[in-house]
Amino acid sequence: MGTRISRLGIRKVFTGRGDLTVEVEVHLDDGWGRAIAPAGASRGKHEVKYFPDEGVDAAIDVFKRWVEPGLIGMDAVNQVAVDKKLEEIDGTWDFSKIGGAVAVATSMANVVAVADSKGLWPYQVIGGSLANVIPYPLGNTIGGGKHSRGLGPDYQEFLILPYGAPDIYTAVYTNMEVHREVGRILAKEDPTFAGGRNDEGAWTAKISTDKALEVLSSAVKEVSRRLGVEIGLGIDAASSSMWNGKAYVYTNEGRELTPREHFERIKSIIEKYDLIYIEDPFHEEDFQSFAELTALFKDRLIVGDDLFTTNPDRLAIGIREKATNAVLIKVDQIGTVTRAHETVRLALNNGYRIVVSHRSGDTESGLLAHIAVGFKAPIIKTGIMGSERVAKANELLRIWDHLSGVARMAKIK
Ligand SMILES: O=C(O)[C@@H](CO)OP(=O)(O)O
Ligand SMILES: [Mg+2]
Repeated sequence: MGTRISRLGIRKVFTGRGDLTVEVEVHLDDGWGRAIAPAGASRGKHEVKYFPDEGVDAAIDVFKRWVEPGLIGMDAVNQVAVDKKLEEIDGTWDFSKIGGAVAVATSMANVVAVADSKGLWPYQVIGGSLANVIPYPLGNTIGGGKHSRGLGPDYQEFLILPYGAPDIYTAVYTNMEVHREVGRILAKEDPTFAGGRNDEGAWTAKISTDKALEVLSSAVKEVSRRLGVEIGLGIDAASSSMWNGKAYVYTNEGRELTPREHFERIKSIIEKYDLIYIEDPFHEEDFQSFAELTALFKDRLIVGDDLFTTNPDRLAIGIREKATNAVLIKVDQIGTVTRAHETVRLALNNGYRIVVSHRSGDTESGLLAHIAVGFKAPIIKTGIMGSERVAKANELLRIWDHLSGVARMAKIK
């Protein structure tokens, strides 16, 4: 059988931020694949555990002792069976024995191996032979919060979505032009700006949230006029990182806001800057405030990241409480492609949009583009500049070409 798992391999490698992570190889009788686990900085409380308590060496040890012998002989084509086997070998819900990094790298490498063996591309293995919708890239232009080590604005990401671009090349190019324009404006307006970029390649500057949004709005206006592409604005507030248990700490502004004041602040920013994308506006246990905001802004994307951590049980609560209308999908948050797919299915069955996302500590891999196309996500969150980010954008361009004339852009509005 060509797709029988014959051998596995694992090694320590690094993310673009220098975090230690693992790369797994899955070898079949006639093909192979490899994948690297990315690493987050603003990690949600409900994510699976990245490494076992004893660290990366313990993860490698457990892999050799249990995962490798457990998977050898299985048919890689049955992704669900492979992923269930990983759960069974681990025996805990959060992969605390083998580590989420080992689980996700193995699960994704299995997809790549099957693609290799069958002469397909990974997006076809995940999404089937009818997958032809290309997601819009959601790009990070200015960074703050944890990603800028507390030195930038208080919200973590100031984002753009070129939803009017007719094709993926124009969409990616538009994001790059806005990023460049933001850099030009910052250099002109802020004497302390030295061209610094953060973990995700977004500009870092000692500016307030409002200033960041003003700069971004002017850059978007200019590029939109020049290229004739409609571009939406967004934020990832990553509010759990600001929450101290009682109040939201705005370090840059040197003050704390009560939950009500923070709510009003988010609301006024959405209105003032006409944001179409709002991720994690509240901390990860506050389903109530999410629901209140979603009811107010039905036509915007209100997105749960730390709130759901790609976990179908958390998403089920969100659906019951009408907490958001979209969910961020990070396969590494939940550990396997199968589990992430369960969350995707639940979301789509309940009219939620999905956004497939990278991590702040990401790698040279373009696999995320395949996952986004395979899951039929209308949006992929990948950053804009820096080779870890461009790797995903370039892979989207390749997939567009691979679909030779039948690719189409997702529908956003
Ligand atoms: O909060 C986020 O959405 C992500 C990616 O942008 O950040 P991190 O990987 O640090 O959790
Ligand atoms: Mg987030």
